[in-house]
Amino acid sequence: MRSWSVAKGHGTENDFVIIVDRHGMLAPSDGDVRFLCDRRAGIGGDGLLRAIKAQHIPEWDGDPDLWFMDYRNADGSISEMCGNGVRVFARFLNEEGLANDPLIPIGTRAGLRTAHLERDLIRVDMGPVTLDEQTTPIRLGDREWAAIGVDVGNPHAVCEVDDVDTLDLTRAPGFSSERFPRGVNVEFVQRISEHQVRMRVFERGVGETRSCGTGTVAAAAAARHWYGGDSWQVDVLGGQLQIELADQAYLTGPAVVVLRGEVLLPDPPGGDH
Ligand SMILES: N[C@@H](CCC[C@H](N)C(=O)O)C(=O)O
Repeated sequence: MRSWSVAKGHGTENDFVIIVDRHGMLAPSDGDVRFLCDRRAGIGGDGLLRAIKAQHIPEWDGDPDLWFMDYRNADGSISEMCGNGVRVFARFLNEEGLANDPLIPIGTRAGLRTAHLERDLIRVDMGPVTLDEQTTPIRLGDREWAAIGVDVGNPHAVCEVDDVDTLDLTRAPGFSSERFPRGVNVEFVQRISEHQVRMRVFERGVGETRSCGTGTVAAAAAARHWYGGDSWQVDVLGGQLQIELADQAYLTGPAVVVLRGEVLLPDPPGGDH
């Protein structure tokens, strides 16, 4: 058995297990991630946030002293970026005394992100957003939409729908693997007032989640394309997020840490322990 210090937090009920691995010694396997994120056998979460010093990430070419958010989906797969995760990560670093300034620069596989702590809310510079107007089919059962592809550092396909409540997201939406060879997060967006939409999401590597920060940015970019407007409130199952689209995207929302403790990880199969 291995004993690791862990925390758990969430941002609009998109929840994460958090570990600190300053020197990159823990190297969680896909099985470790699946165990930690398992809601029955483990702790439970939509993903794992590993806090590691950026100098231990070979592909990082920025400031080596930054904290790097090594993000893994609940199935163990890597993602470039997580918008709710990065706020929870910033909250955790601040509460642990690992970052003391209200402006926290964070390395991610999508590039540098800066979290601004504003009391209960955290605002994050989400970097550039690229929208591909060439539509792509998304299928769910016998329904099909012409979705817009949006890159927020990670890939998204955004569908415009009449009523998000009618969707059955217990199964994965079908998408073009040619267009999205690394998989895709799929957002379903319903406009409810001039600058407000509702959104449900099926996340790559997880399934339906109660919120997706990068997904809300993708939804806002699609809403600007369809209806005009740079500022959007996106209502998700787990709360509300505010998006501003300017030179880059800004995501504002809550983030809380709800648990700190120790977890006993099962030994990996077949090795010397
Ligand atoms: N929930 C996240 C996104 C997490 C990664 C995503 N599932 C992917 O594989 O790209 C968010 O808040 O952005």
